[in-house]
Amino acid sequence: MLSRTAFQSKTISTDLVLPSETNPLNNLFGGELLARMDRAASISARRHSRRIVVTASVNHVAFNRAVPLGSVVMIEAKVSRAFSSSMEVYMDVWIEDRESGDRVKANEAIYTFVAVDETGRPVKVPELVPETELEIQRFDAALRRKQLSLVLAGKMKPADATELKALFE
Ligand SMILES: CC(=O)SCCNC(=O)CCNC(=O)[C@H](O)C(C)(C)COP(=O)(O)OP(=O)(O)OC[C@H]1O[C@@H](n2cnc3c(N)ncnc32)[C@H](O)[C@@H]1OP(=O)(O)O
Repeated sequence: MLSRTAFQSKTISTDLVLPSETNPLNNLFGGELLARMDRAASISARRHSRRIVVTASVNHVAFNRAVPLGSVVMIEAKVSRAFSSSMEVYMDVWIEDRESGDRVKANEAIYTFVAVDETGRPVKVPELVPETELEIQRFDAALRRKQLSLVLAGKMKPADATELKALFE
């Protein structure tokens, strides 16, 4: 089956933080960022698979830095690994300084999407070929994260999570 690089799925969403999207501290509301990341990541998964995609899991989100009102927020999403029908999408979130134009890393997130047909049944996706050192690191760790996500969702027995067990051996 066809393969695609991570770069081919690269999706950058750039948007402002408006007053209606903030919490009482005038920082971006967490749920708003989750929704923006879901949109960027779903486009990335769609670019990789060229299929309908659905969010299967939000695997990890780290709200390391508050995003103030008026900020320009950039979300960079790329597929980090493709399995049979599922794709892990890794996102880096940056805030852009108005005066200097410098970017500061605010958050990271990892979502899983599944490619489906018109009836919602999972379908196969192309392989993902990582190219850069960071893409290779993320690719290598993705199977471990998939197993952890499946164990937490009650879809895999801990005893079958070979990659997780290997961490402790
Ligand atoms: C863009 C949007 O926001 S869409 C709206 C939100 N999302 C939805 O409505 C999705 C609702 N859920 C579903 O439709 C189904 O549960 C699906 C399509 C995600 C999975 O369907 P299932 O019947 O469980 O299929 P199945 O067990 O074959 O799993 C399909 C793939 O999903 C993976 N998967 C399922 N659940 C998870 C999970 N919690 N974490 C990671 N991977 C998962 C499986 O490992 C499998 O991957 P693989 O084919 O690459 O090995």
